[in-house]
Amino acid sequence: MICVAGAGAFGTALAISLAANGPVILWTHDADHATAMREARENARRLPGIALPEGITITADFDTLPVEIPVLLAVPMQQLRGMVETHAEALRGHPLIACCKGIELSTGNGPTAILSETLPGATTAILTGPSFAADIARGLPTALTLACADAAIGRHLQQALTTPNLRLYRSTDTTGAELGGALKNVIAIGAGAVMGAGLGASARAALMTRGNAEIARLATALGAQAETLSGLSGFGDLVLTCTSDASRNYRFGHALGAGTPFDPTITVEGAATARAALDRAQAMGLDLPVTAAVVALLDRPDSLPQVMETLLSRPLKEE
Ligand SMILES: NC(=O)C1=CN([C@@H]2O[C@H](COP(=O)(O)OP(=O)(O)OC[C@H]3O[C@@H](n4cnc5c(N)ncnc54)[C@H](O)[C@@H]3O)[C@@H](O)[C@H]2O)C=CC1
Ligand SMILES: O=C(CO)COP(=O)(O)O
Repeated sequence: MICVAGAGAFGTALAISLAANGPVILWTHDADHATAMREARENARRLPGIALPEGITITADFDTLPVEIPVLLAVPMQQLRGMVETHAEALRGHPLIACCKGIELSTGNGPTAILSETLPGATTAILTGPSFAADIARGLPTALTLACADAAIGRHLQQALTTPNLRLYRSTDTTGAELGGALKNVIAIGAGAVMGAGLGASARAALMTRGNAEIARLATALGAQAETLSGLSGFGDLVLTCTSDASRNYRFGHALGAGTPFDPTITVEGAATARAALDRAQAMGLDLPVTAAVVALLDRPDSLPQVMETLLSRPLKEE
């Protein structure tokens, strides 16, 4: 049995896929949402039209979790710490697999560090990589990275969480897996802005490539392994997110570039993470021009021409 905590798009999609392996508990903090999903056998808020298999038990009560079952935490990054603190007693003793992509704005930390800080001694892992919730929920093939510092536990989780349409590759580099997934969202906002402003696919390819170099610069300085960044959780997710308008980060960037409105209730992880990444880079004396451009655009959405001018007038250098 597996528990998925967080009934947004991603948590619900994971629960649907995992139900092919056995019973799944899908937890939401919203009792009304639990009732609505139980009655309709559908998450109409996030994945309308996709049936929740019978093997999924929907609950808003965390206190009845069977002992030691793995818990996947699928909530937005900036909410992770509060959620785990609120439910610390219920979560204690369970292997915790973070499924969020981002850097915490208030601390500059990633998901597994937050889990270890809030529940010292907990077994922690991260599940990340290129996959849209709607694709997973519809049974389309996807491949993700499961990173766990403890190789033996990682092997066990890889077996337990691989499903017929979710193929997991294993890693012990949690830092690399987390930072690849977090930072690609920042670059995707930039890629969306370039396309929204009509600057063309060549400019987007340049931004993605320089963004990739920038991800490597910050992530390796923070301890990531280069090969992780070229894998599913890094390069793979960068490509997916920067090139598909199924991505919320890309669509948000597109709206910034085009000067069109964007629903502020939609989860866009790259916005807070851009600021958090820039803070960490500046503290280490690292240059992140694409991330700085995204932050400038977030602060002043009408500043795209100046932001592009700043990027293009940087001193010429070796690639
Ligand atoms: N949607 C996707 O295609 C993918 C999303 N992710 C990651 O999954 C994470 C969650 O994203 P989505 O599910 O897409 O977002 P979402 O906006 O669809 O859902 C977020 C869910 O978290 C719940 N939530 C918010 N604060 C909470 C709290 N304090 N306690 C408990 N629940 C809380 C909300 O009620 C909502 O159901 C993000 O970090 C995202 O980057 C990763 C891969 C794919
Ligand atoms: O992480 C994702 C794809 O791997 C989902 O991207 P968005 O959060 O931009 O929708």
